[in-house]
Amino acid sequence: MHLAEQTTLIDTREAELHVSQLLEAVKRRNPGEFEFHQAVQEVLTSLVPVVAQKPAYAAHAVLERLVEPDRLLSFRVPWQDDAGRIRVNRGFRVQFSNAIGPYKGGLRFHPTVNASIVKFLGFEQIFKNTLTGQPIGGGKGGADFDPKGKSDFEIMRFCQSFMTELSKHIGPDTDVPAGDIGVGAREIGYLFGQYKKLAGAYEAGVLTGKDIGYGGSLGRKEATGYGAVYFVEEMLQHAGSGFRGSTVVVSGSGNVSIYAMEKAMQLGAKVVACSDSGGFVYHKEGLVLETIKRLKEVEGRRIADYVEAHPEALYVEGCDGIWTIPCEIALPCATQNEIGKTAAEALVLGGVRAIGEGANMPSTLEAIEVFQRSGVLFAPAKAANAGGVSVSALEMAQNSARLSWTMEEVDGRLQAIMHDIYRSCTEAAEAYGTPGNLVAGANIAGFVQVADAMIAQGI
Ligand SMILES: NC(=O)c1ccc[n+]([C@@H]2O[C@H](COP(=O)([O-])OP(=O)(O)OC[C@H]3O[C@@H](n4cnc5c(N)ncnc54)[C@H](O)[C@@H]3O)[C@@H](O)[C@H]2O)c1
Repeated sequence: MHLAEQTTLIDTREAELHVSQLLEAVKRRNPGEFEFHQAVQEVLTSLVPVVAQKPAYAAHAVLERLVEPDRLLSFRVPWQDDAGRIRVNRGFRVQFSNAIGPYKGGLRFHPTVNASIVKFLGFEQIFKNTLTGQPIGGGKGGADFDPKGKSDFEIMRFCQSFMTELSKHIGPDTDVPAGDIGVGAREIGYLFGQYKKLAGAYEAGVLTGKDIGYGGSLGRKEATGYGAVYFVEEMLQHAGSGFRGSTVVVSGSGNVSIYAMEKAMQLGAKVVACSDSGGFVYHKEGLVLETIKRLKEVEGRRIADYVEAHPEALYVEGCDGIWTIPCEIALPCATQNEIGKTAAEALVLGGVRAIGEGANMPSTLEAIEVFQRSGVLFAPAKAANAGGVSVSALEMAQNSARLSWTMEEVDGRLQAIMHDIYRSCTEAAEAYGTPGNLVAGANIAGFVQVADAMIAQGI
């Protein structure tokens, strides 16, 4: 019998056992990589009904193959600071799965970057990218480099050294990196400049998140934040409400956060708080976005300085307190595991109705449980923040066709993609017996297409 045609149904208990044994093996084989374990646990747990109903996946060891990246690259990044001192950082690229297209995923420059962080991000990226309906596989990368306090020239020299090694492993049809925490249009520019020099060719599609003047897409900067709000709006509309008239709390004040705030405000919400790694600001009458954009996008200052322009607002040191502010919608847009059990309980106590994850894995497994138990609508990162990579794929399409779409065109496509992602998640959740559970829906919808492609392509 053809393996793909295997039809003997697996009992749910057998599927649970299969998944829990695999999870134990993942923990054993990747010791100390807690973020990676957490991401795998969330996905595998929700795939139990799929494994039970589609025995071919177990027969083809699809799960066992998916939790092992195609390759994990780790490399030395030496560079010289402005004082002439030689510094050394560690760079990473994980190429997780190219079952449905070239590896695709951002680069993160932050001192906490290690193998566990890039692997959790790369693993999640496989399913997120599939959900977008675009032909892109999953990857992620970065370095334990801290861009804070570095000069433009230091950033440039670091990016050049990083790309000198990375360039050997990427290409428009192989692996296409983009930005993430600490990597914006400036870094992408330096990375692209070095890649171009080494490749001896103008391959615009090798990186996304480029500036508009040399191959970037209109709407890419806004895409993750706008997309997250489009997704949450759709989720709320199905429950009979929306952003209009709601009080919203958003963490972070970086790329995702700023454009999530902008779209939420455009839809008629009042955003009362945002943060950075030092603390948060609370402005009861509603934050003034122009001030945040000026501080963060133009002057590179701390969010604490917001109160200089708006003395009626309050600045509080430390990030956790932001979740105690009463709100109807919370959009965590800063970093992983920023909402634990206590913060989730505080949000529920403060009357939260919906959570939209702009950041990757911002809620711990315990926090998600609190939200689900309390009937809070929950939009998981894989689905809610897929707008960024969707427009990255649109950037690749424009690059290969050598044309540029208007902002209206890109935004229209983004809205349609987020709508389709919402539909696939709800349909998958329903089909596998967990109606309304978008965590399960996103994992299942993302998984099935990749799994089928893997089976079709052989081992
Ligand atoms: N940029 C994208 O297109 C994109 C796409 C999908 C997901 N994401 C995810 O969104 C999140 C934010 O990415 P970004 O691109 O906006 O990065 P960014 O560097 O532009 O902004 C990150 C923000 O978070 C703040 N921050 C960091 N640690 C914090 C903490 N512990 N508490 C509060 N604030 C903290 C920083 O000060 C900064 O304001 C990350 O999880 C990233 O993986 C980004």
